Amino acid sequence: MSTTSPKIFYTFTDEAPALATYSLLPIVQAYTKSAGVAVETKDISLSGRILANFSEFLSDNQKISDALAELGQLAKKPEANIVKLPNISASIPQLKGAIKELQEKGFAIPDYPDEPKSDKEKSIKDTYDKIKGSAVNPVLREGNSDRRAPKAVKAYAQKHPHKMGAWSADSKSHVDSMSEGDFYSSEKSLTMENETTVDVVLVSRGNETILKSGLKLLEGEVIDCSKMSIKALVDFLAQAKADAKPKGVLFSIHLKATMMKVSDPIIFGHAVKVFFAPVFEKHADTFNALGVNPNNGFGDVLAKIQNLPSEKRAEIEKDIELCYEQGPDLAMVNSDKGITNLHVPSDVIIDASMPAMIRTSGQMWNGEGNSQDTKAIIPDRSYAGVYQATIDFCKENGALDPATMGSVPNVGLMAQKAEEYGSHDKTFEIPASGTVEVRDASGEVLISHEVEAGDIWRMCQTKDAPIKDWVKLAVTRARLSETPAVFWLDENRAHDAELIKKVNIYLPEHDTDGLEIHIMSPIDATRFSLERIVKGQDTISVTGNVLRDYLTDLFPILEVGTSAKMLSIVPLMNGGGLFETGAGGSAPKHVQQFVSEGHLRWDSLGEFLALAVSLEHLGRMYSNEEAMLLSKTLDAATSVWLEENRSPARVVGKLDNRGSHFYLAKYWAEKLADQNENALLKEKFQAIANSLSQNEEKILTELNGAQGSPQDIGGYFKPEEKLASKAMRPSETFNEIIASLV
Ligand SMILES: NC(=O)C1=CN([C@@H]2O[C@H](COP(=O)(O)OP(=O)(O)OC[C@H]3O[C@@H](n4cnc5c(N)ncnc54)[C@H](OP(=O)(O)O)[C@@H]3O)[C@@H](O)[C@H]2O)C=CC1
Ligand SMILES: O=C(O)CCC(=O)C(=O)O
Ligand SMILES: [Mg+2]
Repeated sequence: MSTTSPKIFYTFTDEAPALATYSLLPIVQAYTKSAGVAVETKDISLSGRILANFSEFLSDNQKISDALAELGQLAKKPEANIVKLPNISASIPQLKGAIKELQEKGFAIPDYPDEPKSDKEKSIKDTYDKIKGSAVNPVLREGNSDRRAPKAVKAYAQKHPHKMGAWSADSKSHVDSMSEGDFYSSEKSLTMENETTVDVVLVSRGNETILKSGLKLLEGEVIDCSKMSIKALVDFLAQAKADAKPKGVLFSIHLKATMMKVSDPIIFGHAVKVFFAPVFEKHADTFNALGVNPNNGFGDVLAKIQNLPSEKRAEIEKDIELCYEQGPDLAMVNSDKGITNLHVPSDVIIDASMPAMIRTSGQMWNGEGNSQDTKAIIPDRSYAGVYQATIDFCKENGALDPATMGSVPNVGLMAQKAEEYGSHDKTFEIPASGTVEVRDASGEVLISHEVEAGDIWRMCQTKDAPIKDWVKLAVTRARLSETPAVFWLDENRAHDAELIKKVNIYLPEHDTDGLEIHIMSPIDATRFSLERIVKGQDTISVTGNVLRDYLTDLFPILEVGTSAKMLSIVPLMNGGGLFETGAGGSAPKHVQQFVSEGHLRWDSLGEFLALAVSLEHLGRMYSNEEAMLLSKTLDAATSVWLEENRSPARVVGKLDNRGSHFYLAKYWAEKLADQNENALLKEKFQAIANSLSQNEEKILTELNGAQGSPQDIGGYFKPEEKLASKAMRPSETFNEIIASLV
């Protein structure tokens, strides 16, 4: 039993989950207080992280502490108990949007220097670059991941299946990937025999440039290095564009520019340049003078040409129009507003976008607002085959049926910045042709690649202890759920081949008697899992970090309609618990809807599930019976909530996020009133349950009555607490009942 006081840290993040927090957290805090459990917020929002990192630019009353760093430290301690909501992993346009809003609010933080000129600007850019992209998750994820649909969620989805677009064999939708020159074809990997320190050096025409120096590697650590040939990429993109037009399919690029924050924006930028090639060629000088950066999306071009004299602007706009006319149709993010797939690198993120496409018969939206077959461009082949295999399966067998299909839970390797999460500071856009060498302390070259100017070279690292822990977690999950487990590892990929060696060493350290455990390539594993899924059978996917990300959106979206309904546990390697809410992101579209019509369709089911496991973890750790009881009753309440279909509706005028929280509070109070383990809590919550029940109609009228008109929350990246709280807690009756608990 721990001696520290029981506390749950609840992260305050961004966009829809942050809005939902204004409504849900006061309820949660009031309920848990009864059990002596404090729930404290930690601001890890994009705006919070910016302010924490630029303290020296702020007045004393504007300064805030670095909550992410604090939580990162905590995650390494046994007492860690963190409920983590999705946060923005910011692309440059998102980062700049947040900076602008904060500046307008009177925070004198610096602009993002696109092309830093002085040392001071370089240091500002470095700090911002640490805030951008996946800057939160790798810090908190000091453990591997266990994501699955809880039984109640799966049962509900089978009883009330969501809509699934039909598939036919003549669908023209497909995945298009490079056939050479990608990361997949160039990967080299090694396991360190001893602890060592390496440098990454570019040797070019006799000159040496240190790209990274003094990188410490542990014994048993796996490194992998690969490059993307830009020449091959550009040829491929041009070919894909030429192929899409006669096939009549949408041109759509699917990347992870947020998580792969160095490599993927560059790849995205090439796609922008290839699609709008005539414009970039003809107006190269103007774009240079304007400082256009295609890596930030075509939106950057459109924004920057606004500053041109009207005649020049009109000429460029005409050339852009011509590109649209002559090129293939582009997949749209918002056809009403003319926002295309190429506008912003973070609008289409592969983990969410590919499953959404597969759920919709392989189609995406075109410029007319109609759905159309799509060429999904995923340049690198490392994982693209998983989507093609799924599409092939749907073409052969028709759409999957959520009413009968099985499940694919995931055990994912991600602890201690494993794999791609550790690549950010070791990914480079190569400035000159030559050789990139990884040299150990003795100067021996461990890995080398021939490169050309513009190529992307990257190195990932994976420590041994997380791999061991991952194998153990896979066996534990297979045993507990009596489900076959498949390691999705491709023996033909250098990195995976190293991992297979380790899996073969670590698996025998566990009791695997009677368990069905396989190692298969991602494509074979997809097929294997899908063949089982249609028979209603479950198969655990045991994967690396990227597939963890992809599969925990893919299967949940197909199985239960959204990854928001996933239980997402990270057993921290030092004994603590990180409980993530759902497996999706922060749903920017939901905020737009809330601000324009006062309806928030964010589903907080992920938060309910995470909170229940967090309370259970705390209860066990501190032998706190009340916390255990709160956990048990919250789970029971969540089941009723699902059964009674209290998820937020998608459309204005019907139950939204706030109303859905009312029902959770009601059912939770009823379950606490029903139990006989703790008389004090029983009595306390009997009164609450009665008040909530008697006032149900009044509260719902107050909550739903607040819908239908635009909402002012005083900001996007940093809403004003008072306004946001007022908007998210519009029922005085409900607020008073909750306040009576505190
Ligand atoms: N763990 C994390 O912190 C993660 C963060 N992100 C970040 O989130 C942002 C948005 O990413 P994006 O790729 O658009 O993915 P999102 O998961 O935010 O959104 C995709 C769609 O999924 C549905 N959805 C997701 N969560 C919920 C929920 N709780 N309730 C109801 N519907 C939900 C919504 O569909 P509909 O609109 O049809 O209702 C939404 O538009 C980015 O900044 C990204 O970096 C992304 C993934 C994970
Ligand atoms: O870390 C990120 O940026 C995204 C994480 C994500 O999408 C996930 O964990 O599913
Ligand atoms: Mg994801």
